[in-house]
Amino acid sequence: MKIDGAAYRTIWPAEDGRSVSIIDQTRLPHDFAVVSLTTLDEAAHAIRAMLVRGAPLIGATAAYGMALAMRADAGDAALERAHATLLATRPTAINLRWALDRVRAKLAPLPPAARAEAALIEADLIADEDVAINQAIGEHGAALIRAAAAEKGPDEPVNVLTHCNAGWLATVDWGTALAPIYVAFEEGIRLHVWVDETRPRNQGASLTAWELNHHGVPHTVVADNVGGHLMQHGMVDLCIVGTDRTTAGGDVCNKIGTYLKALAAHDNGVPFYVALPSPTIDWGIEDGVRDIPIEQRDGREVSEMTGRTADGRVETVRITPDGSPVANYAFDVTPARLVTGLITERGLCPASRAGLLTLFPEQR
Ligand SMILES: CSC[C@@H](O)[C@@H](O)C(=O)COP(=O)(O)O
Repeated sequence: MKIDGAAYRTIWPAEDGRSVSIIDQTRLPHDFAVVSLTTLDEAAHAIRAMLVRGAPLIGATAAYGMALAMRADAGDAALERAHATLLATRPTAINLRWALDRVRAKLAPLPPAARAEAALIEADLIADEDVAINQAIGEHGAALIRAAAAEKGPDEPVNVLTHCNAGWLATVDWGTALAPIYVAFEEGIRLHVWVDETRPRNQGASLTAWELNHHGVPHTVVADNVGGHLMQHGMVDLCIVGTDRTTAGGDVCNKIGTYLKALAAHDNGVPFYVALPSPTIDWGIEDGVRDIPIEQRDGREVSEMTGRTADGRVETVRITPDGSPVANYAFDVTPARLVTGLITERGLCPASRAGLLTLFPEQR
């Protein structure tokens, strides 16, 4: 992704491996700030406080966090402590555990003196693989947009609705749900994206809109509850969202509100697709509603809002009455029966165990 002409990934290590740079996503869209992480605790904080977020980027950051930890202490106890500290940062995205387990498995058999370098190599591999996976998701998913465009008049755009941010900022590069949009846009297909604001943290309004703006993709930000109305009036051709954890049975956990969009899509005959890299599949569970842990975050994310004032200051204001309790469920689960199809790096498949196994037969 290019920002003002310069190519960026969302995370990159310094050449000497002593630090890792990230874009502080809590400051977007008002401020583009690069932050340097040098310790395990800084990496854990970046994930917990959502300076970085999005399932694939959480995984990549955790892998680099292991590498930073090994520079300070590469003993067996430190290896376990780094794994546990990073794993405790956010509970829902399975990419976090996947990346941590992968790095730990690589390091455990090595002598401590070799671990820091090996961890950095593994983190770089995870980051590079994420970019390749997302590019492939983009190619496979673009076929859906191409097919929708073929049904349209020459000047009619394909209208895609997306929720939260499953774009470049949620991954190392490209995005998952937004990758097909970028590929189709580069091909010259006319399209327009409905961007759900995605309360309470507004990843749609703040991050997806910022990304699409920088890329020149036509889009409109709508309040979270508008999608059903748009679908009733034929204004959405397809929905594409991301996911933090998809079960072996095809249930999909994603940002809170995704389930309601899937219900509205089902009721209105609008195709509802989920884009996912294979590290987001939790092969160990089948029933997402029962078994996926749903993160509950600080209530102030609901009772307060942050934005830029007319004179350019970024301020936080309270929007609920003093004393009103709030609840902040960060994710929900969309049952497989509401999902038209999954878009993976190996192609499209039905949201079911049988469907996933056609693409990933090694999981049988
Ligand atoms: C490719 S990212 C997929 C998901 O991680 C994304 O849709 C999402 O819900 C992100 O949630 P967040 O709480 O911002 O980390």
